[in-house]
This record gives sequence, C-alpha cells and structure tokens, in this order.
Amino acid sequence: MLQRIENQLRRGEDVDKYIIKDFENTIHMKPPDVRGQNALPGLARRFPKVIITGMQKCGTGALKDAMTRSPYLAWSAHGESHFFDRQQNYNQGYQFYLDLQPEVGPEVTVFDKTPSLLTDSTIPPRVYAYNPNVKIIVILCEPAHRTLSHYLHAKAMMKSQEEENHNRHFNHDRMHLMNSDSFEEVIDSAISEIFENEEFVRSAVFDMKNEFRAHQATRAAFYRYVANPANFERIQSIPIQLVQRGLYGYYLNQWYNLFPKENILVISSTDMSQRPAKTIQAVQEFVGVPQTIDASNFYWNNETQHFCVMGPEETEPHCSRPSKHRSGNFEINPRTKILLNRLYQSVYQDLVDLVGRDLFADWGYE
Ligand SMILES: Nc1ncnc2c1ncn2[C@@H]1O[C@H](COP(=O)(O)OS(=O)(=O)O)[C@@H](OP(=O)(O)O)[C@H]1O
Repeated sequence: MLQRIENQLRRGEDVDKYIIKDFENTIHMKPPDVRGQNALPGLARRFPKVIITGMQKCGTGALKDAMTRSPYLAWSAHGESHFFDRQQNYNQGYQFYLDLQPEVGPEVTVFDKTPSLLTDSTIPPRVYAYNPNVKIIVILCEPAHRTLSHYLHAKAMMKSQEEENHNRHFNHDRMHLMNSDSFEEVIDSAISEIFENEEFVRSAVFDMKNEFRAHQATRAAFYRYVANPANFERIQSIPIQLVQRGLYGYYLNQWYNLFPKENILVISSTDMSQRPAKTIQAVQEFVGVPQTIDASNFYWNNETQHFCVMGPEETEPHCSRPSKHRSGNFEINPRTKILLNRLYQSVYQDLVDLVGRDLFADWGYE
C-alpha cells in the first residue's frame, strides 16, 4: 500500500514540489474489507463509498441535505465523522468508522461528509489507504467570500462554546484574536504571519499604492508556508485556517495525485445554490445511483435566499436557517477584498489546471 501511494504521488508535477510526502507513520496499512462489508445482504452498517471532503463553508450542508432525499443515499446519524482528520478517531481504526455508519440495505450508498478533510495534507493518503476506489465530491466557492463565512461561523461557534464552557477542538491559545478583532484585523494578521519571513511578498501584498505584480512570488511563498512542517500547528489556528483553506488548487492536487480523475467530482457552490436540481442530478450520476431527486424536490425561499429541499412524501421539507451570522448579510471591506484577491488570484491557475475555468466564471478572476 505504501509503495502504491508513493508511486501515485510521483505522478504530479510543479505544485508537487511543495507537497509533503512524509505520511508513512500516519496511515493504517491494512485496508478494511469495504467490498465484503458492503455486499452483506439485509440491513447492515456499510462503509462510505463516497466522501464529501469539502470545502468548508461552500454549501456542503445543502449538498448533503439534497443527497439524503434519495432513498439510495444515506449518511451517518452521528453527523460529520471526522474519522480521517481527528487523530483520536483515526487511531480507533476502521471498525470505529463503520460503527458510525447507518444500517441500510445493499442498494443504498453510504456517504460521509466531513468538509475539513480537503485541506490537510495527511488526509488524502489516509483516505486512499482506506479505499482507493472511493469517490470524492468537492464543492467550491469564491475563496475570499469563504474566509468571511468561515470567520462568522468560527465566531458563532466560539460564542456558543464559551456559553457552554465547552472546550472542543478549537485552539483557544490563538482564539483571543477572534474575541476582539474584526474580520479585517484577523485577515491582516493572518497574512502578516503567513509571509512573516517573506518580506518582499508581504510588502507587495499590503501595498495599496502600486499595481500588484508579485503573483508568482506570492504563490511560491504561500505554498512554502503551508508545506513547512514547522507551521503545521499554526495552520490549525483559526486566523491562518481562514486564509490557508482557500488554497484550493494546492490541496486538490494532492487528491488528484492519488485518485483517478473520474473518481473526483468538483462542483460549484453557485450551481448548488442557483441550479440545485441540475447539480444533484450530476451528483447522482457520479455516485451511480438512480435519478430520484430532480427539480420537483426544490423550491425557492425568499427569506433565506436559497432553495429548500422537499420529498419524498413522508419527510419534512428542509430550508437553511436564516441567521444574522450568514455571510450574505455582510460586505468585505474593499481593502481586505483586495488583499484576499491578491492571494487567491496568485494561486488560481493551479485550480484551473485541474478542473478548468468554467465552474468559476462568477468569481470575477478572469
Ligand atoms: N440551500 C443552499 N444552497 C446552497 N448553498 C447554501 C444553501 N444554504 C446555505 N448555503 C451556503 O452554504 C454556506 C455554508 O456552507 P457549509 O454547509 O459547507 O458549512 S459547514 O462547513 O458545513 O459549516 C452558507 O454560508 P453562510 O451563509 O455564510 O453560513 C451559504 O453560503
């Protein structure tokens, strides 16, 4: 298995020179019997054949809600498994993962949705070691807006955790930033930290007087930062995560290096949001289940400005909750938008090289 992963990782080029390959001690070497378990007759827990790996805050919840309307698709009643990305879960092995799954018939495909999987370099080899035939779904959204949505989400989570006096998986040492600082201040401080040792790039990114031309240097410095093992712990802190998780091309490349292209479906959050029926039809085709979810399962909700999903008959409709924390209620200030655009435009081509530009025309990057 290890040799197979190493051979696969050698296929990629260019972006790969920044990629971490030191995963030997981080994976379970013996794969589970996915095929045998999933072929059991009658009701049984079944291993996920499909994983929605991201992107966090890009509409993974809406995608999951729509998918679970199909009688041929099911996900865990425990919610996001965090099996591959939380060491305490992964250490417990595949039986632990199986125990989280729903009991369903053999005609049902179980899927996992854990949107924090996409942007952690240790995860793709773990998922490959689990099942090299697994199908991966990734939903992507405009990365600058994603940082805002992630910030609001983190703040709201932190507030509710404080209220519950509940110390879950947040890094409280660094969370002081989130308590007092505005979104703009948090982004400034994250960018300063990422380019702490890259004076030329840092000055260029923050320079509002001159046209930004340092795309190549910014890309290289950003990738050096995320690939440096000395930064792995810092990357887990919310201020850095907000910015680092927009490196879609860099992280997607690690999945494409391991898995066949036809096993990865990348969709756009704009499509999910504006054309949910078409999107979910593409998902059903990719997963290989009968087309049971179509336009009749969606209706527009003016209050949330999103489609709600309904059906089959015996189930309640579901609409995303209107909330004052929704990023659609906020504007990013123009200077912060420029900073974030400079970063993400510097790395945009790596994403385009993998999945083309058609999906992202509405980002305004061209
Ligand atoms: N129905 C529907 N269709 C498409 N997109 C929708 C829908 N409802 C919500 N949204 C968007 O999803 C954003 C939340 O993304 P996630 O569900 O991936 O968040 S999470 O990572 O699971 O917390 C969420 O971001 P925020 O509004 O900032 O919360 C929305 O932009």
